[in-house]
Amino acid sequence: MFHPKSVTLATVLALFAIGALSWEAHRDYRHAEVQLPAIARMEKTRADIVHFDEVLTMSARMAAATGNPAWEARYRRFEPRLDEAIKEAMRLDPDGLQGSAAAKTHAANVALVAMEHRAFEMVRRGETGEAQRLLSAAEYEGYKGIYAAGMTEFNRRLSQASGSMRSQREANMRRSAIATTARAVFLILGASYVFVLVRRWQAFIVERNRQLSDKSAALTEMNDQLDRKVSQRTNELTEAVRQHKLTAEHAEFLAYNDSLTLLPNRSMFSKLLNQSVSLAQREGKQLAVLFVDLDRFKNVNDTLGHEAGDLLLQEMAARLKSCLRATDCVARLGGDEFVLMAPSLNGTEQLAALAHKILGAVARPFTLRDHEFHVTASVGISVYPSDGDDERTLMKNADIAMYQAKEEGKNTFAFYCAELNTHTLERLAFESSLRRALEGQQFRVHYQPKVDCKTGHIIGVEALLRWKHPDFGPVPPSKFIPVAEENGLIVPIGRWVLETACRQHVSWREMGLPPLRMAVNLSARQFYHEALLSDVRSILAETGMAPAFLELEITESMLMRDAGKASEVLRAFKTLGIRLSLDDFGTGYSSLSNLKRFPIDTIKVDRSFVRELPSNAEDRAITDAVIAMGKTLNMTIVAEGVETQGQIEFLRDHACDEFQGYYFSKAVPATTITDLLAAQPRTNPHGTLAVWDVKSEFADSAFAMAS
Ligand SMILES: Nc1nc2c(ncn2[C@@H]2O[C@H](COP(=O)(O)O[C@H]3[C@@H](O)[C@H](n4cnc5c(=O)[nH]c(N)nc54)O[C@@H]3COP(=O)(O)O)[C@@H](O)[C@H]2O)c(=O)[nH]1
Repeated sequence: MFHPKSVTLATVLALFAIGALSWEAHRDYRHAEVQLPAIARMEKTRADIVHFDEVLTMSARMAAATGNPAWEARYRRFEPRLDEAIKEAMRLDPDGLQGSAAAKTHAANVALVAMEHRAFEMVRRGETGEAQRLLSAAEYEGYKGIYAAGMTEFNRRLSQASGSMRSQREANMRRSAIATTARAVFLILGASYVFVLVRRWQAFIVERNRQLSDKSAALTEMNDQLDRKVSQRTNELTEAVRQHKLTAEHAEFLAYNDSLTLLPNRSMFSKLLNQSVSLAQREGKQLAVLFVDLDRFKNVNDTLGHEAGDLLLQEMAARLKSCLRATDCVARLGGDEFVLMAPSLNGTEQLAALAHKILGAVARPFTLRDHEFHVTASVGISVYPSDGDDERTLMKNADIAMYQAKEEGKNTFAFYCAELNTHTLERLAFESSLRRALEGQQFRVHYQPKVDCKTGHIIGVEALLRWKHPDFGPVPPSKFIPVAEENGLIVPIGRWVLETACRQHVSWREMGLPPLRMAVNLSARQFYHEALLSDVRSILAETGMAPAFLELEITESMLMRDAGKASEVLRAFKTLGIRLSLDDFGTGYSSLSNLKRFPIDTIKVDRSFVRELPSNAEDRAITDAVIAMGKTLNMTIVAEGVETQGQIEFLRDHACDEFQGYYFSKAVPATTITDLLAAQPRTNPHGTLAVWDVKSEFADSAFAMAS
């Protein structure tokens, strides 16, 4: 309601007023205190005068009456006291003794004293009667009366003075009481105010301290945080510097060493070989280079995984090192290729002995995950100066010799000889152009239609890879697929085919064309590759291809290589909703029991059985049996390599489901399939062979295009 400052001001003013009042009243009280003895003295003086006067009068009269000198002595004792009392009274009221009344009183008193003195002399002379008469004479009484009247007046004045002084004192005392109360109020109020002030000051100090302590805590926390950040950052920087150093050291190490085996790498080996060639040149000595390639290492990698492959390589590196002398050197060039340099060996025999030692070391059993493996190597040897006088030539010729060793059946070694060169170089050139084909976009996928036996409609296609070499033109798959399979390139190539086929299928669907089954071939290497499933999954996800339209074609021989693993992979595909087709059926270990073991949807009768239909009785029987077997297991039967009307009729009569072959079309580019699908009647109510009806028109053109 009131502003705190107003309250404070009012309180201070009130305290000031009360203090002033209290101070004033206190002065009155002090004054009254001073008055009190004066009043007391006045009253005592009054009493003394009366009393001493009576004592003197009585002593004089008694002396006169008795003649006893004791009374005179008593008189003499009290006489000065009366004088003293009268002087005191005059001091207390000097005015009262001025004037004629005072003079008369004084004179009367002097006369009385004189008469009394005379009376004493008389007594001493024994004239007591004379003395009595003197003291009862009229003169004596007259003076007594004057003196008494004067004294009465004097008493009245003193009494008046003391009375007024007393009432003044009482007033002072009352004011003093007020002062005491005021002082009490002042003290209480003042104390309360001071208490309130002190409490407020305390609260202020506490609040200030709290804020300061909060600020201090916040500052401490900030300081701590800063300390922590600084220390963390310092650690990070120290770690970064350490890591940087390590990385730099590691990078330097990796620049010249192989990270897996820690052996020198290709560039380090080149340097060392260069130096050794120069030395051999100066000293007129020989120098051998041994190229070592593990046989079928890629199979280990693909079937057991890269981890196992890495362990194998590390073990092989250690074994190769153990074959060397102190002056020799071994390096890993990459993959499963190692190279050794032996400057200290002379002659073919010593080199052959080293090659044998290497082959023996590599061939020792290798145990991995409780399984024993046997790996072999092929070794190619070139010798300075006969097979080359520089590092590059020696390396190239050792490589060629190594290919020769492989050609000779692997697990062996071969010395370089110039005649080898042409053949091996061709093979190397072919391999390297195959490696470049994928990057160089030299591959295409063509599609061969599969036709429904009853309607003649195209109900599916098989994706077939085509390679057009920039210099040599089209290369048949039968030539490059086995090489790609051998060197492992089939894995990335096969992935590309699958992705291309899936994209094409989605594109046809987006054009509104009828859905086809898209068959894609898998090679053995691909099938057992650890990344196959994840590759298929991601390709389906990336392209948006519906798995139900994808059919993966595999061969019986592939399945029989590792039936357990194969069954696992096939079931995983089935879980994804992908169809599975068994290619080249009848050429391998075809049996009903095998067929039942695997979740196969389609079997393809190999074209070798179709070729001589219907004339060849054996092919007729086989084809009949294969179709019957497939039907028993509710599988779709596709006949491959259908080229003649006779084959069609035989197959249709034996309840084959689909045809694939040149009779209808070779594998053609996607655009041709687009045209064929667009021209194809959507329905065929009569169940006639619609495609044959138009066969001559489109099949010829398709054939022409494919050719
Ligand atoms: N792993 C992969 N293998 C593939 C891929 N692309 C092809 N191949 C395999 O290469 C082999 C040769 O194939 P290709 O030269 O394409 O021959 C196919 C057809 O053109 C041929 N064919 C079809 N109809 C007839 C016919 O009426 N007569 C006749 N003489 N030949 C015909 O058959 C091959 C298809 O055979 P198949 O795969 O067994 O169905 C071949 O083994 C291909 O599999 C690929 O991308 N990956």
